[in-house]
Amino acid sequence: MTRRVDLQNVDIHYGDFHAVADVDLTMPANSVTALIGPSGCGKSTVLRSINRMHEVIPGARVEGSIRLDDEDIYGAGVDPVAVRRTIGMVFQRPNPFPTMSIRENVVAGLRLQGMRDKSALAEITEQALRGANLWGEVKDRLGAPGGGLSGGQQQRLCIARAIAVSPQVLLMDEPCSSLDPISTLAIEELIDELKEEYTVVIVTHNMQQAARVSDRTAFFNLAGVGLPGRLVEVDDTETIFSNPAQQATEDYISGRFG
Ligand SMILES: Nc1ncnc2c1ncn2[C@@H]1O[C@H](COP(=O)(O)OP(=O)(O)OP(=O)(O)O)[C@@H](O)[C@H]1O
Repeated sequence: MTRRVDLQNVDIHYGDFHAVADVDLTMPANSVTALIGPSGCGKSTVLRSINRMHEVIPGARVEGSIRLDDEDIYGAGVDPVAVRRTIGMVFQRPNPFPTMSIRENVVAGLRLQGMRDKSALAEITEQALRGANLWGEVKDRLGAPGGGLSGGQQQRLCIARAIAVSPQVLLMDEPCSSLDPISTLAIEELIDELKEEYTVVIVTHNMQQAARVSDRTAFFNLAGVGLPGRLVEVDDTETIFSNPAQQATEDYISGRFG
């Protein structure tokens, strides 16, 4: 099941610093939404707020409402660990557990949840690796360490690990920034397939990548140093790249700043 993600009046602070102001943004189910904008405008901050990852940063706090369909993920009694299971995340640098086997990397989350059934774990391992387009490359060496894979394979392993726990939303923070062009292409093709099953939100600095992989694009900007980042506009990716409503968006996508 995929879910729509809705941010309303979202403000995010790190201690006294107001990092992001007043974001209203809907990310439809079964689609890819790209978050773009210059460095420091708050893209990663917004992304992390969607699965409460910012809560591991002391002093970080979110105001406003973030909903998965109609469920308030910040509601009283909602367990942040359960939120992160439903809303998975893939980071900038591939971060498999390096000495753990490929197989154990994929099922690490399920093991934490207490799953012990060997045949179920084997089945999920295969499904997740197939889902991440990695199965063919690793099926004969599932017992080898995850750290022995190439960077692009490691990132797909991390995607397999993220989808093994059956999330509904996948957050990706510049997932290709440390990868070569061929691995990048493999991940981009994968993102296109992933949206059939998940709602995908991706932060990227690469305009061509945003144009290639996303259905919707949200442009964030900073009005000045020390001021909070704000959402300037969000629309279909084609519109943002061909006919944006705001001059700042046009300047950014055409490379005039940022
Ligand atoms: N852990 C933190 N503690 C304090 N301030 C932070 C923290 N993380 C981010 N910030 C600040 O919040 C603002 C937004 O940062 P964020 O990383 O979300 O921007 P970004 O748009 O993702 O940038 P980049 O494109 O460079 O990754 C910046 O001013 C940054 O310095």
